[in-house]
Amino acid sequence: MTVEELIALRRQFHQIPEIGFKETKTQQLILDQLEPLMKEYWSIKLWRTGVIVYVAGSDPKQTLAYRTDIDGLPIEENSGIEEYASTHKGMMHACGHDFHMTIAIGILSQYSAHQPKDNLVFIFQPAEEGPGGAEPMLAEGVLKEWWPDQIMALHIAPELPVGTVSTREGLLFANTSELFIDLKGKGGHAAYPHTARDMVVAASHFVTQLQTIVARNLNPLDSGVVTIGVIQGGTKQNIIAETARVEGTIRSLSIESMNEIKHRIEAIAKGIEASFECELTIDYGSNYCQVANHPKLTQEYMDFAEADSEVTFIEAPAAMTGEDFGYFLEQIPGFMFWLGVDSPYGLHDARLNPDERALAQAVSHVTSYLNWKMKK
Ligand SMILES: CC(=O)N[C@@H](CCC[C@H](N)C(=O)O)C(=O)O
Repeated sequence: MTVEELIALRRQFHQIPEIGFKETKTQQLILDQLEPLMKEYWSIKLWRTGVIVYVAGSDPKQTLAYRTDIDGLPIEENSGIEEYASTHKGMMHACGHDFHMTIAIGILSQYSAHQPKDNLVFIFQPAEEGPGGAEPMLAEGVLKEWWPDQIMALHIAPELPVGTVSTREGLLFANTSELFIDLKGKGGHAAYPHTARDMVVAASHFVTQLQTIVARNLNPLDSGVVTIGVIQGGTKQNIIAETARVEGTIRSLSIESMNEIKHRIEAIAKGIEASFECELTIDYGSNYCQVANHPKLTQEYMDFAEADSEVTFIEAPAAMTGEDFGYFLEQIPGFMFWLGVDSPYGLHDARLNPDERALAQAVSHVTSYLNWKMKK
């Protein structure tokens, strides 16, 4: 595919963001793109809203996989780009999955023109932002007949310049858990607080107390995050709220600290129940295991990237982002790397505007890596 075709395709994906397991138009667009590339050595399988492409090698000794996520986020786009902004109100590709998919199709187009020596598997995975597609996909045995020996994935990095790739051995992304808490008290007239149990006040104390967990309970040499992204409660300014809801996410560098954070959240919730005479119900939603890069394969990739004159390699620090690609890495050796896309606005920001020059650069870099792996 030419640079112009890659950019046009990314813009098409960008216009139709869909949230987890609702990616029906996205799935159709992927299939429409694959159709003219199809060869007799290709097979395609659907799984829910995902797509898996198997490219049989001419003289296979191994099976190499590349995974891309396909879902968007519930964010109202504010990028200021009129030409190809999201046409789905309240939804946006604000985490680069439009880039990830386009790059996957760009790489596949290379193996439509030439049959690879080894087998390749391309996984277009739904619901990365939640509730998680990787874990059920693996549990349902979707990859069983095409089981890879190695897997890779990339993620756009707005803070890195185009032409930069970055990763590290071992832990790249954190363990994550969603957090949903419902508070139930007693509503009433604003003028009679003594007759009610105010859940706006209870939720405010709860959110404030959560801030002590990382500061006071985790070992300072360890690290964690408790972020509350949503707080809702009440119906009118002069009515005491009977219920409230708090939504957030927890991040940790180990399972032990994840358990410790959850234990502290539960203890604080009990304290709020006692002090505000209310009920708190905790739901941890979906949990993702850490993204742990395979030491030997990552080192091999980093050596390759350092020698590739088309990119600049930078060693990455571990990040508190989460990714259900970690579930693939639990079962298949491999790695994830960051791809520089140079945007002043970060991931999950309504103004995210990645530099499209990164598309062709990534297609070329990953294809060179796969070809190099197949020659070894
Ligand atoms: C790369 C990235 O931004 N990933 C998301 C993953 C979401 C995990 C889960 N739904 C949660 O909110 O805990 C991230 O927020 O890091």
